[in-house]
Amino acid sequence: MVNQADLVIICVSVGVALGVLIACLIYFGIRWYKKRSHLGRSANEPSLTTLPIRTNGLGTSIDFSASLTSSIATSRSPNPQKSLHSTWWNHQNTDGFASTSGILKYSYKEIQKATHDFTNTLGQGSFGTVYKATMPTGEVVAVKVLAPNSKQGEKEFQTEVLLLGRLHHRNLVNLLGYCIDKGQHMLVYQFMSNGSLENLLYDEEKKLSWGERLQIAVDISHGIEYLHEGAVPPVVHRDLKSANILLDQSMRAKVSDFGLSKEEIFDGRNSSLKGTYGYMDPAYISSSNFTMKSDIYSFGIIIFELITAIHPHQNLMEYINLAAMDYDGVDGILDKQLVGKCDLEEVRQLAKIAHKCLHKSPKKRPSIGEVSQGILRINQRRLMKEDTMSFASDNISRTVSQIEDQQVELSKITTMNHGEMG
Ligand SMILES: Nc1ncnc2c1ncn2[C@@H]1O[C@H](COP(=O)(O)OP(=O)(O)OP(=O)(O)O)[C@@H](O)[C@H]1O
Repeated sequence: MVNQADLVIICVSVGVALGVLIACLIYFGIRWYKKRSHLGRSANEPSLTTLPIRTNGLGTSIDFSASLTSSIATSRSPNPQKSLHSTWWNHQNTDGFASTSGILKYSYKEIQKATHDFTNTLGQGSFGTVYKATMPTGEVVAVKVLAPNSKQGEKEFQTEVLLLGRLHHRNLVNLLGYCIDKGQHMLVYQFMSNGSLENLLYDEEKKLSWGERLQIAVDISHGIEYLHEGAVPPVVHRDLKSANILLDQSMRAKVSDFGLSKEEIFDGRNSSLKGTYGYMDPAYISSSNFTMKSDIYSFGIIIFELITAIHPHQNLMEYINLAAMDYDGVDGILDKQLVGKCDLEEVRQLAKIAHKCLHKSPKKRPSIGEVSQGILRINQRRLMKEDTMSFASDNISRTVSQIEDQQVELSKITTMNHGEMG
């Protein structure tokens, strides 16, 4: 016979055993769930082929495995309506990875219509002709059509689409879309209504103020900084020049033409040089080794173009060397348009930074981060000075108008007194 005490013990033991069993089940259940969800997450986490890109400080990761061909394949929808504006962003490829470049794919017909049958030409580059286009949404864009006879066209096109798809910054001319149709390859970019820095600097009718030039230098430095220090892996431009700096409607500068593999230049000694004479790093010419510091050299030349408005093809380097002899040597080569309209101390400080960029030894040139900090400081001091001056002039004009008001009041009183007395 089981007595009551034993029954209690048995019940308690069974209860404890059940409790332990349930606890174990819950514990292993949670572990199993966590493991499963971790595995699921790992499958969606960036793989080795995924390149994380830092965009304006916001971390985002881009699936580099979405190659040009696979992306095009995934953007082909069975629904023709959909495929007209299929984006890499919205589509999932067969492996279940969402591509994040957000570039639109256009048909030949769409581009043909938007460019009014390729009639509105903006210019001609080594890559092909650039047309102005208006999209059905009303957005104005620039369409670069790959020249069919270009030797490196296909390669440049593929390089640029792949590269630009993952590079976005407010100081880069962003790629909005592309077209591979009817044997044509085209790139659709943001439209830059104020054209190139080269045109602005060397067109007699256009005038760039010192403030605008400083801001342009800041903008360019930020664009390069993103390429060199923000993009992963880093991007070396290889052809920085004033023709590749474009300006939007608010005169903000953006770097263009990065990622293009240019035609090689033959200079009699070296048959594998890429870039543009006048901007090309001499260390690169002698070693064929192009580094980020070669971009810094080209940027140094662009800064001197901003200061002097002398084109590198017009012996700019000789003027720079002459100016380097004295601290205030740059005063003598300052653009005529700026004489008396800018603070010479700011010009000298900017020239000092540019001189460092042109150092013979690439290693001794500053990094783009250092350059951009330096230019930013000059610009900030200028803006602060401008603010103080406009505050002071506001105060002066307020005081003057107060005095004027008081004079009017006084004269009224005087007239009234005269009237009363008369
Ligand atoms: N996004 C754009 N918005 C407005 N105009 C543009 C745009 N892109 C290019 N252009 C204009 O089209 C012309 C050709 O540009 P492109 O970039 O093809 O060649 P480039 O930079 O002048 O020369 P190269 O290709 O030899 O470096 C330039 O005059 C430029 O001002």
